[in-house]
Amino acid sequence: MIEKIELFHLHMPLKFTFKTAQTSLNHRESLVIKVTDELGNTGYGEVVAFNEPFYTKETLPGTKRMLVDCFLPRLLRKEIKHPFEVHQWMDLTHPMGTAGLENAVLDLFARRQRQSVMDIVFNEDTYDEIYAGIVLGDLDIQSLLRQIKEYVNEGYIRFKIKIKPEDGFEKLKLIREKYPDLMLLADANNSFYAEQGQELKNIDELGLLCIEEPLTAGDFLAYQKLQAQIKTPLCMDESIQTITDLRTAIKLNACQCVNIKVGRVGGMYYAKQMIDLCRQHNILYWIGSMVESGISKILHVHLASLKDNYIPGDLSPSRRYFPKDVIWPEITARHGLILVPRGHGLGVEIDEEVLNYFAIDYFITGGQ
Ligand SMILES: O=C(O)CCC(=O)C1=CC=C[C@@H](O)[C@@H]1C(=O)O
Ligand SMILES: [Mg+2]
Repeated sequence: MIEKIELFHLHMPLKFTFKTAQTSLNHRESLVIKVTDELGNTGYGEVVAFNEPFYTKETLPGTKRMLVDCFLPRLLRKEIKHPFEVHQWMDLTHPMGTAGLENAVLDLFARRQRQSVMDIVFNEDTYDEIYAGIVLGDLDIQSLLRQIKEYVNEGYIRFKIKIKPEDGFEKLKLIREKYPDLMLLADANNSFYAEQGQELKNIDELGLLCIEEPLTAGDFLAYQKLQAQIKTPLCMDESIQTITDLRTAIKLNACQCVNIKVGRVGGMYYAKQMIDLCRQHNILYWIGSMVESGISKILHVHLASLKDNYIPGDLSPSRRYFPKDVIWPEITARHGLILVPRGHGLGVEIDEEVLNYFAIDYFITGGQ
């Protein structure tokens, strides 16, 4: 029985400005949900919506309202037999809100069962460690080359570069000339128009692992046309928010791979369904991330330990992003590898001192 639900509104300074074709971030706000049962067991989940709707239409203020007014009261004093029951009470109007709540209940449930979240959701063989992947924002070429050199020296093997139509090809070409064998991909965050196909055909010659979201999100016919003309796999991120989106993309051959993010798709329940669908249709899948705290990121580390993942995910150490993380141990990498935690629930502990330190607002329901 869920006896108490708390919500922490976090404001975490970023160690660098994260610039994409759509926005520029220098801090990260998110909502951490903590659920407590009648025995005092706890579970945590993170709502990773952004303040502004530059990525998907969901926003943090809107989702916070929805959680406080609607979703959290619905969950209080519910007897939970399985964490995925939460999807019966919550629709997907606010997928990142649903995901945060589901993730908290899943963590609680797994801890009660003395199992890992992955045992509950997948129950299959996974890797003990995964390759990290570095995401670099839309920086000038000198900064990109300098950072790639530093990270390559530290043992990182996979790089995703944020691009825009004006200079994306030139930057990628220079990187490719210096690093012919690097695992390289590009994310355009919907910044190309279909008429800029020639630019994308030029990028097609650079041997990238995939091109993520070049065109308008959800324009499946435009993706279908482009995918038929290039050999590099097109990867969908923003375009796929529901299972129906994924089914449509598969039916139309609109992409060859999918970036799975727990928040965007509405939780682990839907992430699993999408991965199953990808497996059935030979669509490549890999694991993204959301410049988020360790609470959500560690779930992505778990997903990236699935053995048929296409490429290393957007997963790198906590300290690359934040002065400190709310999980313990933090996410770290050695020689470009991240250890997958094997404990119960998320497999990591939550440092409440750090949580309170970054909290700018707090809400509680139940617990009396
Ligand atoms: O967490 C990371 O380093 C990956 C971040 C990343 O690429 C993204 C985070 C948030 C919003 C998006 O622009 C985005 C993406 O499109 O994949
Ligand atoms: Mg993306």
